[in-house]
Amino acid sequence: MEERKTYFVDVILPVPINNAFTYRVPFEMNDFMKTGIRVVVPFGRSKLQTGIIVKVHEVVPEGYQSKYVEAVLDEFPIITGKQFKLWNWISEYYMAPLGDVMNAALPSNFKLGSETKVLIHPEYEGNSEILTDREYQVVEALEVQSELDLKEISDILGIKTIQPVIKALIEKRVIITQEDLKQKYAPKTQLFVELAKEYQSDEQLKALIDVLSEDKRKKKQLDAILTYMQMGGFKQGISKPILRSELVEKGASASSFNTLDKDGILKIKRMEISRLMERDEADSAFKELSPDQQRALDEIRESFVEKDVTLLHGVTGSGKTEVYVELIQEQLDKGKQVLFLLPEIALTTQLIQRLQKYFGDKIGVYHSRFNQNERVEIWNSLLHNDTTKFQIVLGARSAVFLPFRNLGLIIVDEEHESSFKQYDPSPRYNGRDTAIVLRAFHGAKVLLGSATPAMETYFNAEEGKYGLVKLDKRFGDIQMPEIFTANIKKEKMQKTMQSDFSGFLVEHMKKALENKEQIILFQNRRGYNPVWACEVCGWNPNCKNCDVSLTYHKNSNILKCHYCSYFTPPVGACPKCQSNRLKMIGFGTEKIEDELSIILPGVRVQRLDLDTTRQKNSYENILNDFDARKIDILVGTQMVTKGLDFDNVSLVGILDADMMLNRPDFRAFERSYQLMSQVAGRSGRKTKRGTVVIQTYDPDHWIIQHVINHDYMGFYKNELIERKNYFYPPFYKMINLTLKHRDPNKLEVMAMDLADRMKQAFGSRVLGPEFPVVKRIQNSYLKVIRLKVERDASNKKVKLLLQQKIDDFYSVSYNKSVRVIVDVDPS
Ligand SMILES: Nc1ncnc2c1ncn2[C@@H]1O[C@H](COP(=O)(O)OP(=O)(O)OP(=O)(O)O)[C@@H](O)[C@H]1O
Ligand SMILES: [Zn+2]
Repeated sequence: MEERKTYFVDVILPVPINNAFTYRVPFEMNDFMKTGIRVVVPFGRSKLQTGIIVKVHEVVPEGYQSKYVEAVLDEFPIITGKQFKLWNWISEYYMAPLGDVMNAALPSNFKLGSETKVLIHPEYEGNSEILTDREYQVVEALEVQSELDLKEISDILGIKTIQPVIKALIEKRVIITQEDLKQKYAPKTQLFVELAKEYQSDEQLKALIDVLSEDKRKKKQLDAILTYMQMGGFKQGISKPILRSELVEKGASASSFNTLDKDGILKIKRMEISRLMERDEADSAFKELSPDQQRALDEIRESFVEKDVTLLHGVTGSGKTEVYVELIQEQLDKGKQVLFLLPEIALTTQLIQRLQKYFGDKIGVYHSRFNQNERVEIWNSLLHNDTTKFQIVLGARSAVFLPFRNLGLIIVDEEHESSFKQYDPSPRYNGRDTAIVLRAFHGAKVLLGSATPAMETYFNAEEGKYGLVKLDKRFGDIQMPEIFTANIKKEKMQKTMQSDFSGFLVEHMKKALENKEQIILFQNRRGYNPVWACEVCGWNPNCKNCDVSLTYHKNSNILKCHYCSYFTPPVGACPKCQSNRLKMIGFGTEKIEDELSIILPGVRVQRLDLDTTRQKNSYENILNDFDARKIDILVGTQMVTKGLDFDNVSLVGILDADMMLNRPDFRAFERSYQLMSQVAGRSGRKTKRGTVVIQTYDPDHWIIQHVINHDYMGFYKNELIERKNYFYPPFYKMINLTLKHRDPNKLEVMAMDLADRMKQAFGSRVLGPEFPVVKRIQNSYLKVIRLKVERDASNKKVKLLLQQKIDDFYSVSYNKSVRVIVDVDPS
């Protein structure tokens, strides 16, 4: 008999440790070991973990007895070499453990661990013939106990390697992980009503109505049909599904639809809820590009001959999306894959629906909040290069982790958005910048799009590193909105303020409402009044866990911390001086909503902020209602600034520009310029020129002046000088180290120690330690050390050196209790 070899595998596990772990391969698994496949291994005390093999070898580990691989989950690799290269790059560049990267990269269904709990899938119909004996045993147990973790299942089956059973059950949609169930099983569909085929002509419909009108008992049904028609269900020979709930709202009886369905007159059908999509179903054909868009498209193609990355700097409403659409189609024709990155999936439904309209099933939407099965489906389809499906992936930053085979183009829309950067948990990577690295592995091209590009991006374009293409005009030659300032200081003196509204803004709101136009108001604060303060002694209520003031929420009548979950009822008197003169400073979205009902009685106001969009679909529903003109004024936080495209918005109000400008952050001016220009850009997009009112104490502020003049270049040039003078990006690269400890005194000592070590290596490029703006969060004190290095310094060297200093620091036992969070390229 042939001698059997002893193999070992190096496995990475989803734990925050940089090294791979070595396991011994049982002989019977020798033939199955490959890099890129998943194995189940023991980790820690009696725990099983799923890991990925990164190396198969025969080197016996020294100094310890390695444990055995317990089970093999895959026949073929689930990650590609290119993906692994990207993981390594992220791990090095962002100084994150490889296990963290793996954790971020894999859909959670790929990472069954000891904590995973499973349940019966809500759609499982009980067809047990598809089950093996072992699978059946699990299902039986779940019928009794409803929820099991992997250890329990292992006990029931009497075997250790249960993952393959679980995996098969998940794939057969018999069971579901608890995490999946929690997030994803809100119904995505609703009941719609549509005219049956036989009645879809004017004559037949008329005949039907005649028949129904003659029979008194059919009155309800007649009404239902008439309501359906009133709501545009049948127009010019074309029928269209209408939400049943809306028909009922309009007075049609719900039961009559069932009768009509039975009689074959109307059809009730369950469909995805997306009224926006249906809105222009009729024009799902590609739009013809304007000459300006065509020129931009040609220039982008030309630019791609020489440059791998090109910036499309197109003003708000210039029609960048249509240009993207052409570029995507071009790649599809070549059989290539396209990755379309968006800052936040949840906030970009409008854009997603537009693209889905064009590309239908070829688009997969990949997002951590989506159904895990769908994510795995997209993953596998890409992995196997199945071009009939998901040739285009729309996703937030985590979509860079997908197993692309044949990537031709990456589009990063709204590339300036800070939400492309992940902060928690590690890896703290930037999706845009990672996409540019991913590009290189595939020889693909990257198009960055924005009306207000990030400083770094524009700088790269100016330097010739990126190509640059501009769209200076709005589509349809609509002028950019006219922007005015409302001088709060003056109005306060003249007593023309109505609470938080300037007389100037109120006038404009009245005019817009008279014209039946809609309004968007932007205030970057939720809640009612951000701060309460005692007028006598200045006391204000703080969070007991964090170093911040509590925000008053009127609806729920509580004071709430926006950093942790702490809340408390409001106080009647100042606990410090017992005065009852507590006044409120500042204002949030909730208060604005309240005040509007007093200033403009009868006006229909809706808030769009974290508090009103917690529920599934509430964001979409609010936008749908606004689109259907059921809302006159939409009041929101920065959620209202992101890419919204409504025809009837003629006025945008920015309620407190100063708050944005005064933030203690080197990006405060950049962010202010971007936010104000973006929200201003929602006004007057389609038919006539829009208006914007910015309320401020400081109308002459240079940022506001550049916003008014739509002068991105002016802003950019000026800001660039500041950045250069103060050693900030794009001239310097930054790395922030945040130290966290419960004991402020120990923290002080430790932070000094780390800073000193860093100074030995980097000299005056090290700043701090200092307290951040919020110096205590959830009972931990924070200190920040900043490192600024010249942008041409070697990334690798800097990080190696820094890592070495951190390791040295941790080798001192006194320091072991502190957490050091490294944030490369903080946003
Ligand atoms: N070629 C075209 N034909 C018809 N309509 C167009 C065309 N190009 C753009 N539009 C319309 O103009 C509006 C603005 O386009 P789009 O939303 O793509 O602008 P944008 O550049 O992405 O703006 P923003 O940066 O503000 O999001 C949209 O309603 C779009 O449907
Ligand atoms: Zn708190």
